[in-house]
Amino acid sequence: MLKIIPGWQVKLLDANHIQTTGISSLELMERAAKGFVDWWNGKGFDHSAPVNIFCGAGNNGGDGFAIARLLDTSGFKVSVLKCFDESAKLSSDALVNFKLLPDGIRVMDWNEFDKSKDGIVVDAFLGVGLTGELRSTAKAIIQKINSFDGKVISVDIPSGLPSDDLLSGACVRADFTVTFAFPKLSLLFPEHAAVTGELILVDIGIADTEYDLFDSTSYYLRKEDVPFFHRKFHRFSHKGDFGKVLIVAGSEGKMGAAILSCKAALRSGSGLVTALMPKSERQIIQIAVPEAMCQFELPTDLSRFDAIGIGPGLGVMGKSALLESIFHRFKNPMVIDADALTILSENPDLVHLIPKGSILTPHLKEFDRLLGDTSNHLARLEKAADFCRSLELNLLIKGANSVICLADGRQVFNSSGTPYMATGGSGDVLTGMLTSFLGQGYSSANAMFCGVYHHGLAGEIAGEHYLRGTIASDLIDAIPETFVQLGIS
Ligand SMILES: NC(=O)C1=CN([C@@H]2O[C@H](COP(=O)(O)OP(=O)(O)OC[C@H]3O[C@@H](n4cnc5c(N)ncnc54)[C@H](OP(=O)(O)O)[C@@H]3O)[C@@H](O)[C@H]2O)[C@H](O)CC1
Ligand SMILES: [K+]
Repeated sequence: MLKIIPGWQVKLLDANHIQTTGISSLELMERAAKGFVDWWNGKGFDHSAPVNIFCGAGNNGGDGFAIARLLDTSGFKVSVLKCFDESAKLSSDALVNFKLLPDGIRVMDWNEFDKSKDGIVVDAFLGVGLTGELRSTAKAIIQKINSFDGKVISVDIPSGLPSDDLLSGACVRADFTVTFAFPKLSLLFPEHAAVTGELILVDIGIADTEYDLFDSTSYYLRKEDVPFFHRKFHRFSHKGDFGKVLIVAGSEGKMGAAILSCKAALRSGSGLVTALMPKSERQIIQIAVPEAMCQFELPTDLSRFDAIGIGPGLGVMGKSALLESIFHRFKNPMVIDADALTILSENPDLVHLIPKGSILTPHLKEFDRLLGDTSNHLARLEKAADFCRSLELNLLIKGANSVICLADGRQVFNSSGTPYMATGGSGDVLTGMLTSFLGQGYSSANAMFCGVYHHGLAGEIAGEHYLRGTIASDLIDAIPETFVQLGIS
């Protein structure tokens, strides 16, 4: 997993990389620019669209000059808009790249930009070197960029956004942010989604181990990380090895939630799935998921189950005693979601009975109901860290870039997923997947890494076909393909 370090430490990360590998800082800037242009070329932007690149005087601007040169070579009609005056001192690498601009590129002052023209704007004005409050000219430049109706692509970070803090002033509103080496923490906050746009991470050749020098509890979970968290099964493995799970879900009118969880658990590899549900509803589930067994009373001995998932469609009224009995009878980590979370917020004493290592999966509203109102994501993450450490529990804060908050203090931001997943039942699918991995003998942390990443990837696969018509059942159908794409047998 990739460590997320504060923006001000990027300089130290670079210096260390330069010292250990012997490459120059200019080469590192060139790699960043090449990575940006590779992504650009993959997008297939129209060559006739003029490209206007706003460049600051620091290394973010330096990236912009190098990008301008490379896009010019690729045949784009590029203009550079200088966001500094004649007296400004450019960073040494920015100066080199400024001087390397080919003659064909028109260089203008930022206020000469004609916002009514078509094309694409590239924002290479301010990067992680922003300090303190924006100066007035910077605000005017940002306003100018934001007055443009076309596509805006930010280099490393939207100009004006602090790398590790909440936005308080003006900021470029990007459609895409192409960030280098690691995602800056603030790019992952839900309140910044509107300024970050789609997030793209470009590898500039800094190895994960080079982050070991830095203390941080924040991480980013990428596709290449996930296979390492999977268990390996051998050819003599039998259904018992793949876990027996109990899904406690569903009530009259809400059996769909139970069906989605059970199916998702089966599709994620569970050997045996039992649903605990009201007897009156049995026909629905037995027809919809013939592979699942049904139970209508809570068994006294729960030790025959490897994992339990509770909550989807369960209902709240009169269910707190059921939750309490399960907490008393089951001593292994379990997954707690949806109505079970509501029951916990209404009966806070029950929280102390939850088996250690369990996984709670609130979305933002459920989080606030359970842990108290939070005004922003930073405050939420801090609250989550205290909760997880003190109770030895794990929390998944669901949303874009869901955060896996572990009892050991790590907070891991997921990279898979698509906005098309914001559809009823998506969380029920996730509960089934997490319960399945727990039941297959994964540690709580590994079950979360795999469950959350596969769930997002299933959303991406389904979303490619169905776009905004994606429904939760499509995610389940896509689960097998996630194993194929990750090379998990
Ligand atoms: N490893 C990597 O990720 C690499 C990233 N690269 C790029 O480098 C930038 C960081 O570059 P840096 O030179 O450190 O800083 P910036 O360019 O982001 O910002 C410096 C300029 O910003 C001006 N500034 C600072 N604060 C303010 C403010 N409050 N209001 C207005 N202007 C401000 C500052 O002006 P000064 O007058 O204060 O000097 C500078 O002009 C990173 O984001 C990446 O894009 C490398 O290219 C490769 C490695
Ligand atoms: K920028």
